[in-house]
Amino acid sequence: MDEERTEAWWGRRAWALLSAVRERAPLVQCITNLVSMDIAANALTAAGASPAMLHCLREIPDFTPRCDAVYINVGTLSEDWLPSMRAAASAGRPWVLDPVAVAASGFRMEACLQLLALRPAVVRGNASEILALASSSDSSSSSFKGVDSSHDSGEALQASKALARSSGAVVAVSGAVDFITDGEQVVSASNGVALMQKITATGCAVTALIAAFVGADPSDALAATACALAIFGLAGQIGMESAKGPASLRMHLIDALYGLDEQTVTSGVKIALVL
Ligand SMILES: Nc1ncnc2c1ncn2[C@@H]1O[C@H](COP(=O)(O)OP(=O)(O)OP(=O)(O)O)[C@@H](O)[C@H]1O
Ligand SMILES: Cc1ncsc1CCO
Ligand SMILES: [Mg+2]
Repeated sequence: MDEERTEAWWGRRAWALLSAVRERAPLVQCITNLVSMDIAANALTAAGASPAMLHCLREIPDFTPRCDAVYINVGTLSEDWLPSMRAAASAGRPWVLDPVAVAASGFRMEACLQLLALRPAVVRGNASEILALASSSDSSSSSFKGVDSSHDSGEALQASKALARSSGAVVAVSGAVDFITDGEQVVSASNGVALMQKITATGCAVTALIAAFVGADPSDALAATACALAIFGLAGQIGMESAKGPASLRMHLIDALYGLDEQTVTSGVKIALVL
């Protein structure tokens, strides 16, 4: 019978996964948007992973098979980059998709649906993105507002379960409470502070961190995803103690991620099973 997954169990699991990232320094290839490259690479490095922002199609056959995980983010999608994204997703490594602003255009929706067919281990988006992807809606969606969410994460809970079932991926929807599901189980991660939404590409950075956690332990993508989201949120909470606004929160969050210790993680991570 399964061990009971209490909040204390999740705290220990999160510390074990962060420790694995620090020890193994998983190599994470990131084909991510131009806005997020810096914060994603810095978040990965602070957590102990090894980021590589390579997106040239000709390098993928040599490089991608040697990676522990791949992170693909369509935030600044272009026709030039899409073949690289498809090739990297097909290289046989566990990979994670961030469908930024998926409803922005038919081209972007089609690209995300093609990528989804290449079996990501995890899809992480905000509520509006997960709702749009689950219903494969297009740019005529009335509530669409670009890269930011106009929905609460709870509104996308059923959509995330449906998307997980149809795609076979673990689906995470971020927000005040993050929900993570494999289509059957749902867990919530309640760390984080609202000001994280005022730093551009924090969502992109946490998806990169999810890829690092999956790369460190590919055996349980649901646990890796929940723990990465909770740890990133916890770093935000600690960073908030010294921050004066979004710019200094960005700096203090990265410092906090770098400095997390066992006691802080095991007592600070707020993950629970949603019944
Ligand atoms: N109201 C909130 N309270 C606490 N944490 C939050 C809140 N909103 C977002 N977060 C946290 O901020 C991080 C980014 O989530 P968000 O949903 O803003 O991503 P996003 O919209 O994809 O961001 P971006 O597109 O700018 O990268 C996550 O770790 C999430 O848990
Ligand atoms: C602002 C922005 N535009 C495209 S990607 C991105 C980063 C946040 O998703
Ligand atoms: Mg996003």
